[in-house]
Order: sequence, then C-alpha cells, then structure tokens
Amino acid sequence: MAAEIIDGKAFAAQLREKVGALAADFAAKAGRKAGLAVVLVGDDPASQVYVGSKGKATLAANMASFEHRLPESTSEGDLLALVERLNADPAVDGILVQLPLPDHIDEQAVIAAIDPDKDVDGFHVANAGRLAVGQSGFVPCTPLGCMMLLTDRLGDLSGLNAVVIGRSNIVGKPMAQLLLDANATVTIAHSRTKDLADVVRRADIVVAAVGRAEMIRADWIKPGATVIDVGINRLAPEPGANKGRLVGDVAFDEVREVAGAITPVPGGVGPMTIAVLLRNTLVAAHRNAGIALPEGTI
Ligand SMILES: Nc1nc(=O)c2c([nH]1)NC[C@@H]1CN(c3ccc(C(=O)N[C@@H](CCC(=O)O)C(=O)O)cc3)C=[N+]21
Repeated sequence: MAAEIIDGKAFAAQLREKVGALAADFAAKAGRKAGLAVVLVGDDPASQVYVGSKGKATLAANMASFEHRLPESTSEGDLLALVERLNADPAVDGILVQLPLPDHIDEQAVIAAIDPDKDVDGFHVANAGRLAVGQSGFVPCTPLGCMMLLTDRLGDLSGLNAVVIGRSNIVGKPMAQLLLDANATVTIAHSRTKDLADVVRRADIVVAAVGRAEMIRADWIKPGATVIDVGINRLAPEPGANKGRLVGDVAFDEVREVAGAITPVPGGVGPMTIAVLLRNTLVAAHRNAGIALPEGTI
C-alpha cells in the first residue's frame, strides 16, 4: 500500500487562515497590527524568494510586515544597530534575521542581540534553554511545524520510536526535544552514526534533516512508518533546463511505497515553516501587548 501524502501546503494554509482571523481580533483589541520585521543581508536569490513570500504571507494574515534588505557589504556593527532599533520599536513584535549571513558577520552575535521575546525564530539561547527545560518560549518554526503534522496524523506519540537524522540547532536538536516532550523514544542520528540504515529501520517516526538529496532509501524504512522530510535540495538542472528540481533528503518515489505517510518536497514541511512563523509572531504580539491569546486556539 502506498503511503498517504501529508499535504503540508494545505495544513499550512489552514493554520495561516486561523492565525489571520486571530490577528484581526488582535488588531481590534490592541489598536495596532501584530508586526514582523524580516532582515535580509545580501542578494542570495533563494533567500530573496523566501523573504518575499514571508512578507506576502504576513500581510495576508492581517499583520504588518517590515522588510529590511541590506547590501552584502553591511558591517556587523550596522546590522547589530538595526536589530537594536527593531528591539526598541513597539510596532515590531517579531524579528527574523534571515540566515545564513555573509561570512564577515558573526551569526551567533546577531542572534544574541535579538530580544528573546521578539525572537520568533526561536534561535536565541534563551529560547533554546527554555525549550530544553520545559519553559514556555519560542520554538523554532520548522520543528514545531513538523510536530503539528505528526500529531495531526498520529495523535498521541507516547512510546513511539522516533529517529531524527540531523543535529542542527535549528532543526535536529529542537525536533528531538519536542518529540521527547511528547513522550516518544528519541534517537538523534547524524553523519557519524554507525549503521544508520539499521537505526532508521526501528523508527515509527523518521524526521530527515541532513541536507543531502534523496539520501534516505526505501529499505531503511519500517513499513507503515511516518516520514517527515525537512530537506530542501536543488538538483543540478537537466540538459536544456535552467533550474534543477527540488528534492528532499528522502528518496520520495521509493520510500512512499513502504511508509505509512510521508511529506512531499515541495509542499510538505516548507510551507509549515512560514505558517508557524506567523503563529509565533501572533503569540509574540499578544505577550508584548499584554493581551491573552484564547487558550488552545493555535
Ligand atoms: N532566520 C531564518 N529563519 C528561517 O526560517 C529560515 C532562514 N533564516 N533561512 C532560510 C531557511 C529556509 N526557510 C524556508 C522556508 C519556507 C520554505 C518553503 O515554503 N518552501 C516551499 C517551496 C520552496 C521553493 O519552491 O523554492 C516548499 O517546500 O514547498 C522553504 C525554506 C526558512 N529559513
């Protein structure tokens, strides 16, 4: 039996709809819109596209969008000064500095400068620490989006074997913590893991976040497992084409024959990332304005 395809795009659209309605309520109560500032340094074409789609999604969700596109040559000092201004700006509830930054800028220093209560990416150590010890804070958008897809499909995750492949601060580590909080039995696998295929074969839940195109094969997957593919890799263009295809870290066409459910790339986790960013911004706005967000709504 072929796997169910988990429609992240549709799920994300529903979440954006809910956030948009709550953001309209917020604006009525607060007398201002929730605001998201997105900062992009340099002119990487992929980053330009993401920042553009974040801006559009923000406006569509009844929030204010503040875009700051700075040249590649921007100094670390100038970027830090902008972050300070955004921290102090009462119209800005959430701040996202698009990564990666140019090599001459220390990413950790920039993330550390963001007010943790405006850190809607959940990258600041204060938020990483809150997640680690079970306090409420901002959770990185991609892993939180993956959890929403998993709980929607599986309900209670208690006792399930989850294998997270990848140990980044942005996806792998927070993903493992969220799964652990949901009472899954969690393994974090990575490039040095021995017998990776055997480790993955024990998983009821596989979250692939390695950044290697189509690395996870059908014979690694336990029949019926739920497979969440975080990877977004662009293949080399076919002869005659100017852009290569987007593929995940999972060999989709073969894994779908074995898995119980699988996210596609594109149309899986990626759209969830942006929807959760808006959700986190809505939460930030309520906290900053001292307005309660109706419990259990998002
Ligand atoms: N501070 C920061 N926060 C981020 O969240 C962040 C970042 N920096 N830097 C870059 C990555 C990448 N990222 C994506 C968001 C949405 C899609 C997305 O919606 N993808 C679509 C299609 C993409 C396409 O067609 O090119 C999909 O998967 O269906 C992808 C990638 C957020 N990132």
